Amino acid sequence: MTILVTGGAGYVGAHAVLALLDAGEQVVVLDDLSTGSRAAVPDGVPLVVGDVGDAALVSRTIADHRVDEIMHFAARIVVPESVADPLGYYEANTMKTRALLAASVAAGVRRLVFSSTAAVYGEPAGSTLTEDAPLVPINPYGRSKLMSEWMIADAARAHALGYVVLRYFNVAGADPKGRAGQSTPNATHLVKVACQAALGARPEVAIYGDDNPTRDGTCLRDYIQVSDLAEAHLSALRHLREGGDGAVFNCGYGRGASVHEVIEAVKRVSGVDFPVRRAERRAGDPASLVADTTRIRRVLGWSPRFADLHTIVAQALAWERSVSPDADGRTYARARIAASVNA
Ligand SMILES: NC(=O)c1ccc[n+]([C@@H]2O[C@H](COP(=O)([O-])OP(=O)(O)OC[C@H]3O[C@@H](n4cnc5c(N)ncnc54)[C@H](O)[C@@H]3O)[C@@H](O)[C@H]2O)c1
Ligand SMILES: O=c1ccn([C@@H]2O[C@H](COP(=O)(O)OP(=O)(O)O[C@H]3O[C@H](CO)[C@H](O)[C@H](O)[C@H]3O)[C@@H](O)[C@H]2O)c(=O)[nH]1
Repeated sequence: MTILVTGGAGYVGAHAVLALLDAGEQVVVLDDLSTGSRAAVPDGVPLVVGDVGDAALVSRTIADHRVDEIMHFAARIVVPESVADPLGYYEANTMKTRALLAASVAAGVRRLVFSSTAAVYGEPAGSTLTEDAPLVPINPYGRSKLMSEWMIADAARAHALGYVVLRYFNVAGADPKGRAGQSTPNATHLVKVACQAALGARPEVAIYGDDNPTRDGTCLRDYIQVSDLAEAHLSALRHLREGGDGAVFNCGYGRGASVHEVIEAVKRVSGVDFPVRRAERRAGDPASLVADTTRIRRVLGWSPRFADLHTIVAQALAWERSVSPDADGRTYARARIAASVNA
């Protein structure tokens, strides 16, 4: 049995690949390297460089590697970019997921785990969100993912395809062994941006809006550590292998941190008081997104190991130090992923 990991050269996908290897699974990665990097794929793992929307390539990859399970991470993921380029997002996320599904169903793939997002909930009214909360995304990114969820559920009903949809809240942190982290070029994610500011790789952090209806006016997000999230994927696969029903699960910790609180955590952990400035609200940003995690804990038996903001920030900082140039412009040598995979 081989698991095809689309987007396995990206941030979350690379951590899932490590978790799968750690669990003794066989993996093949399909990635177009648009935001991912070849270096994120451990030595020994086959990397097919190409587009997940290329049905012929997907069919060939499934046949060549005897794939019968897929984890589908490949996507475009930046909310404001989706507001500026909605058709690009529907193509990248919705149409290409359809192409992947068609090739998978035709080849008899048995199980699919799909990366969805809290952005499908839109601008929620309540405090925490169960999976049954209304699905009213407020940006094209969320809509492109929600349509994919619907296609997957419909295709699963019509064909012998088991599926789990994981709705991630905000992913952050890095592999605790230092084997992987967030390397996306021009990353826009708050934890990474703040860590880069702490290390002098950015001059400042802009806070996008401090007049939201939250405890300090800045947006609340439920930050989930990336290896905990990778473990949720393994739990989802086990659930399907044991005959579990198709299902949707929130992935978060059930508590929100504000933008101010994240910045304070990065300052405290790094010991650097970097400049922070107030900026306009960002298009498509909901004020608060916090998960109710009852279902994933109950049905998948998932329990997190790194549910502490300071731990997450410390991991993100350690990773950032390992990939950022130092004050003299030199780049710290990063331990070879392959070496640590086998450590
Ligand atoms: N990072 C988060 O906070 C977050 C939150 C919710 C959901 N997600 C979802 O998680 C998944 C992974 O996100 P990430 O943070 O690792 O992003 P990422 O940009 O680091 O990874 C995406 C990977 O997919 C590849 N890719 C993109 N389009 C492709 C295509 N057409 N064909 C083949 N490969 C392609 C990229 O090269 C990259 O390696 C996405 O589906 C995203 O929507 C992420
Ligand atoms: O420099 C920055 C970066 C972010 N923020 C704020 O910090 C919060 C988190 O922003 P991120 O860019 O880190 O993440 P988003 O919440 O916009 O989106 C992320 O989480 C979503 C789910 O919650 C989606 O899935 C999406 O793919 C993923 O990028 C937002 O309120 C944003 O306005 C800032 O104030 N300054």
